[in-house]
Amino acid sequence: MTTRTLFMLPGDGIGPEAMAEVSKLIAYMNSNEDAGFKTEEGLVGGSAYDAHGAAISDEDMDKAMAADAVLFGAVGGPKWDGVDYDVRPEAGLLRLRKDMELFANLRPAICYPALAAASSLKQELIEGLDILIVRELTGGVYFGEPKTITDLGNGQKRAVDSQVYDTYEIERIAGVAFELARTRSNSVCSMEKHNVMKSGVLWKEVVTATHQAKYSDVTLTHMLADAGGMQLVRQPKQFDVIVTDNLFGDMLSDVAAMLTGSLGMLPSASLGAPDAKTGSRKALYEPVHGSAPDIAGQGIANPIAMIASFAMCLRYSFSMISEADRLENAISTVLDKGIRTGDIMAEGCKQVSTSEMGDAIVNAYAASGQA
Ligand SMILES: NC(=O)C1=CN([C@@H]2O[C@H](COP(=O)(O)OP(=O)(O)OC[C@H]3O[C@@H](n4cnc5c(N)ncnc54)[C@H](O)[C@@H]3O)[C@@H](O)[C@H]2O)C=CC1
Ligand SMILES: CC(C)CC(=O)C(=O)O
Ligand SMILES: [Mg+2]
Repeated sequence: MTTRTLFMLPGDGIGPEAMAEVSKLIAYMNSNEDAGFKTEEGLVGGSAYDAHGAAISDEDMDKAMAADAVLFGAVGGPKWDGVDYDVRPEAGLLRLRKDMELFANLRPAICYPALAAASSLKQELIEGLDILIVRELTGGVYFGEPKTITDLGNGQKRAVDSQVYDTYEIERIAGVAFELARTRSNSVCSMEKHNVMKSGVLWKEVVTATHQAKYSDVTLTHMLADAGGMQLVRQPKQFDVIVTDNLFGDMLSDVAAMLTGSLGMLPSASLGAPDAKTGSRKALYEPVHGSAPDIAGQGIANPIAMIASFAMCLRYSFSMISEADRLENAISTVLDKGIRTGDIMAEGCKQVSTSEMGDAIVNAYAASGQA
């Protein structure tokens, strides 16, 4: 039997609550489908800081590097607001992304038919929505140096964050976006701000050159990122694949999440480059949402973003395509039955807890295997 190693980092707030629902699926697949998942759990974020004063330990970092895939919940919360910047909970996630070289973050925003009325936009604008945001994840202003706060000595301080991109970083993320577009509707919109940022000038230049050199069969358009945000809520279905930098991708994907009804619906996959010999790639799967301190500990969080992230793991790390399809269909089936967590609740539906939503999805997944 194949052994598939999964390193699980539930993190803080609603992270562990959502991850518990993925554990149920893993247990089901191991017992009933010989999936062979071998799991190990580690600490990240505030929980790691509390245990050993760092947002992730070197030991857990090594385990993440060695695993076939990492499943990540969420980090952060007001409890750690006062800790040093370098060891704040979010630093654990940034270290994982950087050290594992997870440069490509895929954030699909799909409107499930049953949720068309849950969006803050008019139903006709989002019905059938299926867009993919490809966010550059290891460069840009989250990592660029210098990154400082300096005391100017006159009662003023100066904060500096640096947006830095090299040609190769833009080339490789553009390549990922064009390749994925070929498997979808064959269209890429690149977003930056070349009107005010040098990094935007280079971004546009390199994306255009990559397109001309290798992907001229794909339709390429460019949009300033602020206008892109406006177009995402004006007419989201105009987009197929959006490729953008780390900061704009972070913001635009939260916007896209609300198109689908809730931040609790949006999964993501963070991928490294395929190994030249084996073709395997480092990967981490995480929901787009954070630790949601406002609802943590109440058993009401929506686990779908985390479960759908696991579906992406089945697809991208283990080529378990039929299982991934079945899991995504199971989510759809449960929503069609009117089962809802509070964030996506609608009239005539049944409101359930995090755990009940997880159970319903496991049951729908199991039923699809017996059909
Ligand atoms: N990947 C990660 O670990 C991320 C961590 N964060 C951290 O999370 C903490 C909270 O940040 P916020 O800005 O409040 O963003 P957030 O994404 O945690 O929450 C924003 C809003 O969405 C709701 N929400 C999020 N996920 C939900 C779910 N699964 N089900 C139902 N409702 C959900 C929350 O209740 C809240 O009202 C901060 O410390 C932040 O740095 C933020 C984003 C990503
Ligand atoms: C480091 C993260 C907390 C930044 C973020 O919001 C995200 O990646 O979605
Ligand atoms: Mg974010």
